[in-house]
Amino acid sequence: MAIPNMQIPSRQLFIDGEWREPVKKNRLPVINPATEEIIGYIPAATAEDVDIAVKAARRAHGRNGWGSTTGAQRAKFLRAIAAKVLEKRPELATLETIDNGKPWFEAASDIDDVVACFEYYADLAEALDSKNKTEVKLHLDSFKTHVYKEPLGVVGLITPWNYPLLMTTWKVAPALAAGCAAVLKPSELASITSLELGEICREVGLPPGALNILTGLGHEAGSPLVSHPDVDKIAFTGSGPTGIKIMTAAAQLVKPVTLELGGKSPIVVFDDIPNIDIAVEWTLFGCFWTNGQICSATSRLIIQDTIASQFLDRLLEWTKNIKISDPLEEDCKLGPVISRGQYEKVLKLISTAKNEGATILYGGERPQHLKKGYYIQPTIITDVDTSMEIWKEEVFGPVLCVKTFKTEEEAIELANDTKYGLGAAILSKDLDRCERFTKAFQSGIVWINCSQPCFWQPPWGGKKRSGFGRELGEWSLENYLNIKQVTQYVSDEPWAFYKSPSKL
Ligand SMILES: NC(=O)c1ccc[n+]([C@@H]2O[C@H](COP(=O)([O-])OP(=O)(O)OC[C@H]3O[C@@H](n4cnc5c(N)ncnc54)[C@H](O)[C@@H]3O)[C@@H](O)[C@H]2O)c1
Ligand SMILES: NCCCC=O
Ligand code: NA
Repeated sequence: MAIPNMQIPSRQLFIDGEWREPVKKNRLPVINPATEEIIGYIPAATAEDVDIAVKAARRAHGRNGWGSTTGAQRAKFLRAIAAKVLEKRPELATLETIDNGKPWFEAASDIDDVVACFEYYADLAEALDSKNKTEVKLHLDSFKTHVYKEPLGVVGLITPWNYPLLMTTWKVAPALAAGCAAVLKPSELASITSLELGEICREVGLPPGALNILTGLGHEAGSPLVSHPDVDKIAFTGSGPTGIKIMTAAAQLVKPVTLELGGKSPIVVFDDIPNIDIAVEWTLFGCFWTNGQICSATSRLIIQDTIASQFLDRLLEWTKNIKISDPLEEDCKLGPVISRGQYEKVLKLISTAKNEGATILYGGERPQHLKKGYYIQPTIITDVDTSMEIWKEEVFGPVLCVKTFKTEEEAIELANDTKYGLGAAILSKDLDRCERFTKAFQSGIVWINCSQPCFWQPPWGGKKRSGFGRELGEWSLENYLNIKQVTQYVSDEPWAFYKSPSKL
C-alpha cells in the first residue's frame, strides 16, 4: 500500500465537543524524531483548561447525560468511532510515524488494534445492559440484595508516547463503554493522533463533553487533572517516577488510580528449543520491536550456558540484518527513539554499562548511514553483572542485556531479580517446565515460546513496581464502574431492635 504524505493538522484543545484555544494560548512544538525537525504545534493546556474540561465532562456525565445512556446506545458511538478510525487508517498511521518514529507498518498495525479495541468495548458495553444488575443470594429471606454496576463518573486518563493512539484507546474505549465521561491527557511527545481522535468524535457526533482531550505538559496539564477535586479516578500509563507523583497527589483526595508503569522483563531460553532461528527471532522482536520502546520489552536475555555461544552468534547475524531507516521507508524495522532526551538517556545507559565492565557485543552507537534523527543501533550487551545499572534499570530503547544460567533454579532467580513485574517469557520445548516458570515468574503477563504478542481480550498489567490494576479485556471495564450494593427489606415484620413505645 502507498504510504500517504501528511502535514500535521493544526488543532486546538478538544473540550465539550468543540475545538478551543487554550486559555493561555500557548503551543508546544511537534518534533519528527526521524528528522529532528519541528513539523507542527500542539496546544499546551494549563490548570485553567483542565477546569473547563472537567466541568464539561461533569455536565456530560450528569443526569440524563452520557452516564445515563444504555450500553447499547454507547456501543453505537464506539462502533462509529472504530469505523472512522479504519477509514482514516493510512493517514493516522503516517501521523503516528512522523510524530513517534515507529515504522509505518507497525503504526498501521497499531491502528488496526485501535479499531478492534473500540469494537470490542462496544460489545462489552452492550453486554453490560444485561449484567449491570445481579442478585446476591443472602442467608435471610427478609432481605433481598443486588449489585448494581454504574459508571464511576468523570475520569482522568493520562497516557505515554510509545503507542500513542493505542494507549489512548486502551483507556478511552472502556471508559466510554462503561458510561464515564473522560478527560484525556496524552503525552506531549506524541499527541497528534489522540487529537485526531477528537475530530473523529466530532464527526460521529459523540455527545459534547463525553470525551475531552487536553494536550500539554505533564506538570502543567497532567498534574492539575490528577489534583482536580471533581475527577473521580485517574488511569495512568507511563514511567515509575511519574506514577509515584500521581499516586501521591491522588492519595490526598483518596482518589483511586490504576498505574501501568515500566518494566525490565526477562526472556529465559533453554537449550531444548527445537529451532534456534525461531527462538532468536522472538528474542529480537521481544526487545527491538517498536524501536525498543515497549513497556513489556523482554530486555534481559537469560540463556542456558550450553547453547549460549551458538545462540549469540545467530542473534548477531539476525541483528545485523535489521533494517534501520526512516520509518516511512518500506521494510524499515527499526526507526529512531522518540526524542533527543531519550536518545541521550539510552546512550548514557550503554556507556555506563561499558564503564561498569560489560561488553558491547553489537551496536551501542548511532548507525553510520543516518546523520540526522534519534537513531540508535540495536544493541546487545554481554558480561553483565546483576549489580549493573543495565541489568536493573528500564532502558526503553533497543538494548538487550544477556546473562547465562546453568539450572532452572538459577534461571528463575535471575528472571525475578528485578523490582519490576510486568512481562516474562520462556522459550522451551518442555511444557511442564514452561508451567513451572509460569507459576514462578513474578509478573502480570507470561509469554510461552513467544514474546510481546498482545491481544485486547486478555488482561494487561503488572505487579511489583510495574504498577497495579488491569487494562484490556473485561477487566478494564471494571476500572470504570462503581459497584453499588442495593439491599431491600422485604419482610412485613417489624425490625424489633428497639422496644416499641406502644408496648411500654
Ligand atoms: N505498563 C504499561 O502498560 C505501559 C505501557 C506503555 C508505556 N509504559 C511506560 O511508560 C514509560 C514511557 O512513557 P513516558 O515517557 O511518556 O512516561 P512519563 O511518565 O514521562 O509520561 C507519561 C504521561 O504522564 C504525563 N505526566 C508527566 N508528569 C506528570 C505529572 N506530574 N502529573 C500528571 N501527569 C504527568 C506526561 O505528560 C505523559 O502524558 C515507560 O516507563 C514505559 O515502560 C508502560
Ligand atoms: N503492545 C502494547 C504494549 C504496550 C506497552 O508498551
Ligand atoms: Na513527536
